[in-house]
Amino acid sequence: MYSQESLPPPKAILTAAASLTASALLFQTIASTLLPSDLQTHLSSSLKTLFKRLSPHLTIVIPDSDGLTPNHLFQASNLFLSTKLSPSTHRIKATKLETEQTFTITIDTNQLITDTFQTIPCKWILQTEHVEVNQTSNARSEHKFFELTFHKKHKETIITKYLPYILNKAKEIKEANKTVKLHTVDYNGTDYWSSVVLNHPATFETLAMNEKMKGEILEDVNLFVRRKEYYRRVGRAWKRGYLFYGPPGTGKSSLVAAMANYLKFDVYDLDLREVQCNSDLRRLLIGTKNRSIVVIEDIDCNVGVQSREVEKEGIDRDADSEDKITLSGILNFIDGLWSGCGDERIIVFTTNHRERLDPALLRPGRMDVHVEMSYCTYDGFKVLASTYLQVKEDEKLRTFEVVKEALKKIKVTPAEIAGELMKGEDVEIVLQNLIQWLKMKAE
Ligand SMILES: Nc1ncnc2c1ncn2[C@@H]1O[C@H](COP(=O)(O)OP(=O)(O)OP(=O)(O)O)[C@@H](O)[C@H]1O
Ligand SMILES: [Mg+2]
Repeated sequence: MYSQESLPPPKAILTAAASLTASALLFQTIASTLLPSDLQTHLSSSLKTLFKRLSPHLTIVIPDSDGLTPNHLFQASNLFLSTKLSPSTHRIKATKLETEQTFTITIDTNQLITDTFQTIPCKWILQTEHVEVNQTSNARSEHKFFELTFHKKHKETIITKYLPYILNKAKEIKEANKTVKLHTVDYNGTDYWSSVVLNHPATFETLAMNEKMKGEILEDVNLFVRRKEYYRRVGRAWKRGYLFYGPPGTGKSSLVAAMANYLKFDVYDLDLREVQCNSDLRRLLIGTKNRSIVVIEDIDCNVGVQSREVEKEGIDRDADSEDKITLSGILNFIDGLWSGCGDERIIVFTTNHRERLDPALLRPGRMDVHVEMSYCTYDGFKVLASTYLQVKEDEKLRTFEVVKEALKKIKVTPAEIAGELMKGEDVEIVLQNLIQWLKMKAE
């Protein structure tokens, strides 16, 4: 170590450096003229090895695949590094799939990215390597890999903490960018399903329903998604069943959409009228992905779904009824088969007539949560008025009072109120018309 005083004067350093550079150049010139090229290559590679041995750094290579299967860590790193771009980044790459709504920005090859993990400086660089795969056709394929370089002494931390941290971050980023899809039964599609982007605008904020119940549902889904370990420990499938019941137009389907938008879970709309037999049902349910909501709407009116009592009595049992879709078939599937092959699954049944359902379905444990969607209450009206007219209670206190009184006396659905609120743009006129309409309903 030099102390400040003992440092040689700057001019001396410059002179020394200049003469060193000159000697190196001279050595290089002599070497390239006097030594045969083989020996030169050998020397230079030996020098590289020597430097590598002396270097305090360690580099982890993260290839894009292990030959056949894509390397999950590579994809995660790619996603993770896209959040680490800085003003010093010069090249980035933009891609977009036709089915996605947003661009994906990632780093380009040879672009150095720096990151700091728990004060450890880390350098990332994406490299490409051309490999000849077929010598006769001269076809070339390209391998990509990341090089992650850091000080050797942090090897443990990087491997046991940093890499898992990257995997986690990437998962979060993926979730945040995910477009929620709606899958419908399509026997020609892959997995029997075809999908479109779910464009349902419903959210928990815009949902007109009992506020306390809304809070409980939110709490329930949050607890459910947090409890992976818990479900594993108690040996239960990580799934949750909801039954939404209530008259038409009270928001059952909207609640499903709100849940999907909130959790970023895809929705599989399982229309039982499209399902001929239990083996179709099985195949359809196996075709659904993790982190999804399977919805069976109007469970009471779906053809073929009949109470167990009818089955037991043997009514309607013809030769091929063995393979007909039955409520028990669905229940068995949910209980058994699904348990083995799914994580984070939500199943929702909706019905207008809870009383018509098979008691076996209502038994505790089958459907974990029962939610009654009811006619529009005053609280519900306030939500709708805020969504559709952007008007709050204190701005139109008197008019709101009249609506409040009217809603105590008559049963109207949120869908009907929403319909009335959409009929014009002038808030005052719309509200007056609504009051007229409510009066007319009361008569
Ligand atoms: N609770 C609600 N909050 C906000 N909007 C609602 C609510 N209920 C109904 N709506 C509005 O009415 C439309 C129809 O409601 P939705 O399809 O959710 O009713 P549903 O209960 O599923 O009816 P059905 O029993 O006929 O399937 C929704 O698109 C939404 O605009
Ligand atoms: Mg519905």
